[in-house]
Amino acid sequence: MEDVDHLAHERSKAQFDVEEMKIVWAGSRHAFEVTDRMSRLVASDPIFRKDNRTLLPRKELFKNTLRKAAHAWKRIIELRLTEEEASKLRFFADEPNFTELHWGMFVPFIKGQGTDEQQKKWLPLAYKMQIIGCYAQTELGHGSNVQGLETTATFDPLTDEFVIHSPTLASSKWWPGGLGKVSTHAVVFARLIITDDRDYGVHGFIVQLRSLDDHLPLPGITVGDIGNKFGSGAYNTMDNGLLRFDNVRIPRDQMLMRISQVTREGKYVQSNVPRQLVYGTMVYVRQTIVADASCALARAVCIATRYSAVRRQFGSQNGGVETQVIDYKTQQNRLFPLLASAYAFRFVGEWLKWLYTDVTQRLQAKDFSTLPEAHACTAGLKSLTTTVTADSIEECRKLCGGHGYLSCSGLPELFAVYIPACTYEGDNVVLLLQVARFLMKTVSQLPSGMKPVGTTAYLGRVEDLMQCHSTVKKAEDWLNPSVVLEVFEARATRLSVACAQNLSKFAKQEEGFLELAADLVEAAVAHCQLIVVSKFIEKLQEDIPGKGVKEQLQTLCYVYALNLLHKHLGDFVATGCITPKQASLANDQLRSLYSQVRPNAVALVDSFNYTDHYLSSILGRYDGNVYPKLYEEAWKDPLNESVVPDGYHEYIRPLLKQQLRNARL
Ligand SMILES: CCCCCCCCCC/C=C\CCCCC/C=C/C(=O)SCCNC(=O)CCNC(=O)[C@H](O)C(C)(C)COP(=O)(O)OP(=O)(O)OC[C@H]1O[C@@H](n2cnc3c(N)ncnc32)[C@H](O)[C@@H]1OP(=O)(O)O
Ligand SMILES: Cc1cc2nc3c(=O)[nH]c(=O)nc-3n(C[C@H](O)[C@H](O)[C@H](O)COP(=O)(O)OP(=O)(O)OC[C@H]3O[C@@H](n4cnc5c(N)ncnc54)[C@H](O)[C@@H]3O)c2cc1C
Repeated sequence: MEDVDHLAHERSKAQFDVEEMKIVWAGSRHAFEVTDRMSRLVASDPIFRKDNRTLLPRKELFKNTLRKAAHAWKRIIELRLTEEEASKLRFFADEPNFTELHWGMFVPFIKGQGTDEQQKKWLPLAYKMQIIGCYAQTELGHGSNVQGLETTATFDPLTDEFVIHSPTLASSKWWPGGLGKVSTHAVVFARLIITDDRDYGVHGFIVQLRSLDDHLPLPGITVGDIGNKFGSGAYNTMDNGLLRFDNVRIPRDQMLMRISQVTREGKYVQSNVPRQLVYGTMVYVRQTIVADASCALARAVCIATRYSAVRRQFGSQNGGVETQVIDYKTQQNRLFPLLASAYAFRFVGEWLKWLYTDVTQRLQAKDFSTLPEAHACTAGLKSLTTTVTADSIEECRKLCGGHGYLSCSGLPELFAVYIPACTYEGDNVVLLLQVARFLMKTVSQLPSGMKPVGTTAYLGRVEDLMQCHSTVKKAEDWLNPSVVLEVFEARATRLSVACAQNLSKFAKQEEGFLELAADLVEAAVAHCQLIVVSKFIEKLQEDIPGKGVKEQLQTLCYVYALNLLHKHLGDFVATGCITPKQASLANDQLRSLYSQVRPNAVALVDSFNYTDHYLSSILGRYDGNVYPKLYEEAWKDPLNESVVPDGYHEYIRPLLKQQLRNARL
């Protein structure tokens, strides 16, 4: 097969230093070097092959995933990889499996909620993978409403133990990843009941599920997989599980006791910390999901951009070549805002990581003041970025026309793997309602002179923002960060204030929350979009080296903001932040920005530095050699192993003969 770069011409048009942009995308030169090394390590190892995933029956698929996870662990030990390198290796192995829950939830939960003693006991076992853990919170009948969980942990003072029990079918644990077939231990969320029969609400407990000798469930434990999920391959590599307890006894010291304790005498002691810290692992994971959203979106956009540059339709003159579909304004209008969103989510993810680290340090110093904001930001941005990413993967599939529907485009499996992100770690609507509560609380405190800080600081300028009108007079006026910020702040303020005013008409606030939920969600979305826009603008204040790099990011930042403005025109115009004329100028400016993105589009997706292995897409191949490889791939399908298919003699031949006989009659 010829070895040419079909996209070389596209790459030669780039007006910026791609190698420097790769470093901006990775976050630092060090991060770039680690990701680059780990992605190549995985790509060159045949055990991490994944092109056959959608064709394997579940049992084979699952066994193969176990093999890969074991191999990944072997390589991590052999190469003495650091924690950072190991996590990148797992990321590029690119197959959801139990290790994500072990490292991503079980270990962080013990770190966050365990006492020093408990950490000393459990963490070394978990670090060496001598035990494998999962996070068992959700139940068959209860997911979003954590306070509604039914599993009980009743203290027995006679034996100094907790008795873990599933009182109803609805209380069966349902969904935890890694639980179905692998985990030996789980962090189990259960209602704490002490001798006085008082219910102290949900707490976390470490429970051993399976024998460390023969992997059989321990007495009183019923455990299994919940069954096949959406799509082929995809998330079916994960053993999401079900779990029931029949009066299972665990020692008292297996309740995670950093936040609250039960003494030997059965006394409940609450440390001087907010009870919401028991939800801390969810805050941590939501923050990582935002960073993951930019990766998944970038992956889909990389495939759609490269393919749009390869694909040609219409426009041939005098027998010449047809037009590259990326040159159609409609294609640009659908694709370039997604490219801009990938960068926007990357930077907001970076900032959220900083916010999370900051709040963690404050918590250690017993400063809980920024916890509500950290909760609102992680919940809101998790919701916003995963919703957009899930929708955008599907849009990228459509941008690739018919070929996008082929498994080998990589997009169907990416979609199937990604969409549950809108549900797990908090349903996206439920999370936006949390943001709305936070906003309503902030607005209600304004009259008392309380100065909002952090991401709600803009609400402190409520009087100005309720009245301001954009000064834009010509299209280029939109290319000004303060002009853009002001309209996003004004829109978010006006939507929040309108909700607060409507809420005040209800005698009972909770009734108002139920009735106005749809408006509240819109106000929360406006607030979250403002955060993303403002963090992109803040990123551009940094010193960013490399020829043309900052200019490209500036263009993408305006594409991101002006496209949002266009999509939510109703909000911006109805709240009087901008006039219809200014909206139309924003649209003119957006079109002209697309022309600036166009020559750089392929280089901008090259900057993600994804290997062909990670992309697993024929349409997104680095060399753009799409048609020969699609043709080759078709012949690899098991259906093409024989010229005449199995079933011909039973079903096709008799049918044809019957039709022939009927015709003769
Ligand atoms: C092609 C192949 C590609 C392969 C790719 C492979 C890679 C794939 C990508 C994989 C990436 C990641 C892997 C992820 C694995 C997924 C694992 C999933 C795990 C889970 O889902 S675990 C279960 C998660 N469950 C939830 O999130 C439940 C959601 N519900 C809640 O959080 C709460 O119930 C609630 C917040 C909705 C309500 O809380 P509640 O206490 O009942 O009520 P309120 O009265 O509303 O709140 C009281 C006050 O508490 C504040 N609060 C609430 N939550 C928090 C918090 N977390 N932190 C701080 N404060 C909080 C709330 O604001 C209230 O405050 P106030 O009193 O108003 O001041
Ligand atoms: C792939 C996958 C992996 C998972 N992994 C884990 C895991 O490892 N551990 C674990 O414990 N759990 C896990 N979960 C469970 C997950 O956390 C829950 O599914 C999630 O929290 C949503 O809860 P739910 O399923 O109860 O949805 P529900 O709350 O029943 O939502 C159903 C519908 O009701 C709406 N709704 C619910 N409440 C409200 C409200 N107050 N106001 C307005 N609308 C509302 C929602 O928006 C949604 O449209 C996983 C789930 C999936 C899909």
